[in-house]
Amino acid sequence: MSERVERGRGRGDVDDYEQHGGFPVYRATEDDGGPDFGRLVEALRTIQDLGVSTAPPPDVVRRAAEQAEALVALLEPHRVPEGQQPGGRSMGLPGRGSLLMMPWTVEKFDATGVRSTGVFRRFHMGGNGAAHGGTLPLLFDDLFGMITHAYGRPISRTGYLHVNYRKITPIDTRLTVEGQVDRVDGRKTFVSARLVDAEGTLLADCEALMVVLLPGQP
Ligand SMILES: CCCCCCCCCCCC(=O)SCCNC(=O)CCNC(=O)[C@H](O)C(C)(C)COP(=O)(O)OP(=O)(O)OC[C@H]1O[C@@H](n2cnc3c(N)ncnc32)[C@H](O)[C@@H]1OP(=O)(O)O
Repeated sequence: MSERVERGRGRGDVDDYEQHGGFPVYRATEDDGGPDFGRLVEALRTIQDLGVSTAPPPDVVRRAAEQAEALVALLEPHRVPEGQQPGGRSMGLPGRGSLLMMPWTVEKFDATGVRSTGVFRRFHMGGNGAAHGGTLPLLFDDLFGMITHAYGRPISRTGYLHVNYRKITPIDTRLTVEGQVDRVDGRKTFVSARLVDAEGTLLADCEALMVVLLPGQP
């Protein structure tokens, strides 16, 4: 998958596909962070897990802080403007190599819908082994961005997003989320999705309105 997805282009009433409001033009890439970028992102995610699941003695905390500060100093001189960093644009990596997005793997991406699988990790936990309730809207919102993109709609922003929490969503358990465009009405794209476990049990479902941006709209 690279650059804009061709499938479904021009669907709905909005014909000017190249008009993406005031959004910068992003170019997705497979691996422009180089061969070790995926390793770095995975190690950083594991550090996030360990940061919320360990209770080290003070001398280990001090050494960990020193090593974390050394890593910050290593990376700090390499900041770039939005759209130039491999994080979030590396389509070949879980969560596109973003530390914010769920580190899930896209299995299906076309005009009929998008499906993704993965686990909520320890750092996504809310309490008692369940994913934090705020992480589900993030999962769905990012999926809806991909769904509207795969459908061929210009970049849109979420007008509303409604989550129904049907059952506890466990961490460290492989889950699947899948959704599609249900209806298009001018600038409005109505989308919905479902989160299920390996047995197909419905954990949560979601519906949302994505609104195509007007020229120059942020
Ligand atoms: C390769 C990887 C790709 C990956 C691609 C990833 C892409 C990034 C996707 C990120 C998605 C996000 O998280 S975006 C971040 C979260 N969302 C936001 O921050 C949006 C903040 N809100 C806004 O900017 C604005 O409210 C907009 C753009 C949503 C709409 O404002 P507007 O442009 O003035 O338009 P407006 O006239 O109000 O609305 C247009 C139509 O939508 C309806 N409408 C608007 N909001 C609502 C609402 N909450 N509930 C019902 N209906 C609504 C209006 O009634 C109207 O219908 P009618 O009268 O025409 O019938």
